Amino acid sequence: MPAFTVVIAPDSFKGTATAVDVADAIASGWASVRPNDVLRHFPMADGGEGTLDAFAAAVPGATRMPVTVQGPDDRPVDSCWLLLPDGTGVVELANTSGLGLLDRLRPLDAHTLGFGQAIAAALDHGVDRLLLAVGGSSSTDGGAGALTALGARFLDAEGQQIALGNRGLGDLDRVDLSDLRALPAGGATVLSDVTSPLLGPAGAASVFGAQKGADATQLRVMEANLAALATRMPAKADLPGTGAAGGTAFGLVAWGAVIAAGSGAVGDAVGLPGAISGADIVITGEGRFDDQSDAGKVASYVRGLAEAADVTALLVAGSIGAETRGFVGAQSLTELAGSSAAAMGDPLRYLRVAGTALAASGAEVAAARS
Ligand SMILES: O=C(O)[C@H](O)CO
Repeated sequence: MPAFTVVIAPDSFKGTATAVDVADAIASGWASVRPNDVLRHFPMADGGEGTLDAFAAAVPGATRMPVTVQGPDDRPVDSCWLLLPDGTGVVELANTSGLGLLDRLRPLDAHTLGFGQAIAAALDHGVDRLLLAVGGSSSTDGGAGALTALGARFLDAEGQQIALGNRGLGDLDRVDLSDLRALPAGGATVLSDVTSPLLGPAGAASVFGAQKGADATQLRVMEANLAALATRMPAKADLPGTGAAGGTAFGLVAWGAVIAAGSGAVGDAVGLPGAISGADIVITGEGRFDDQSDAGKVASYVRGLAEAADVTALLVAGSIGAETRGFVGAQSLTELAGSSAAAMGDPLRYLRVAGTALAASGAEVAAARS
C-alpha cells in the first residue's frame, strides 16, 4: 500500500484535551497501523479556547505577554495576550473571561471586563492591529464589560454605572461611548466561533445561555436585556457572528471591529489550506459534532477545505449528534468507550483507538480514490 500524507487538524476537545494533545493521540493511533505515512500536525481553534495557543504554535517569534485581569467572577486571573512579530496583538476571551475560569456558573452575573482589560493592555503596549478571539465565554453581557474596560460607560436612569454582567443591563438607560479608546491603526478583527446573530432563536442567549447555566426564566431575562442593549448601541444586532461569546462580538462591532470566522483566520495563520491541498487524507475533530458544527466550527471548515481540494476527510468527535456528510469515515469516542463518562475520563486513550480505526478504513478509501 502506498504511503500517504495525512494532515491532522483537530480543534481542542473543550475541557478534556488540548488540540495539540488531540492531534498527537490520533497520530499515534494512526501510526500504529500505518507507520510509513507522513503525518502533519495542525492543532486548530475556532476563536474559542485554544486560539491563542494555535497562533503561538504556528507563528515563529510570537511572544506571550502576561496580564492579570478581573475574571468573570471578579477574582483575579493571571492570563496573557500574544504579540506577533508583525505588531499584531491576539487577545483571547476564553483565557480572560471564559467558562473554564469559573468554579460555579453565574449566567446573569459573569462578565467580560477582564477580556477588555487584556485588550487595553495590548493597546497600551502599542499593537498595530488586534485579533480578538471570542468564544468559550461564561457571560452574556453583549460585550458591555469589555467596552467598560476600554472607556465606555453604561449608565442607569440616575447616571450611575450599571452592574457588570447581563443582569446589570436590566437597569440600562444610556450608553456613553465618547471616551472609548481608539482602535489601533490597523483596526481590530473579531475571530468568531459561530455565525449567530445577537438576538432571537438563533442568538446568544437562546443557543448558548443554557451552557452558561441559565434556566428558562433566566434565558428570557438575558434576551430582554440584550435587546435593551441593542437599541442603545451603534451596531447591527442581526449581523452574523454578533451573538458570539454572549454578544461580545456585538459590543466589539460597536467599537469599530469587523467580524471574521475564527476557524478560517487560524487556518490561514497555520497554512492549513495549502497543507490540505497537498495531502491525501485530512483528519479533523471536535468535542461534539452537532448542528452547531456547521456554524463556523473547525470540523466544518476543514471539511470545506477537503471538499475544495478533493481530499478524503475523516472525523473524530467526542460525540456525534448530526449527519457526518462529507466525511468518508467518522469515529465517536463515546461509542468507542461505551459511554460519554468513560470517553471523557480517558480521552487520549480513545483518541488513539479512533486513530487506529480510521487508519484502516480511511486509508482504504483514499487508496481507492487515487
Ligand atoms: O461563548 C459562547 O457563547 C459560545 O462559544 C459561542 O460563541
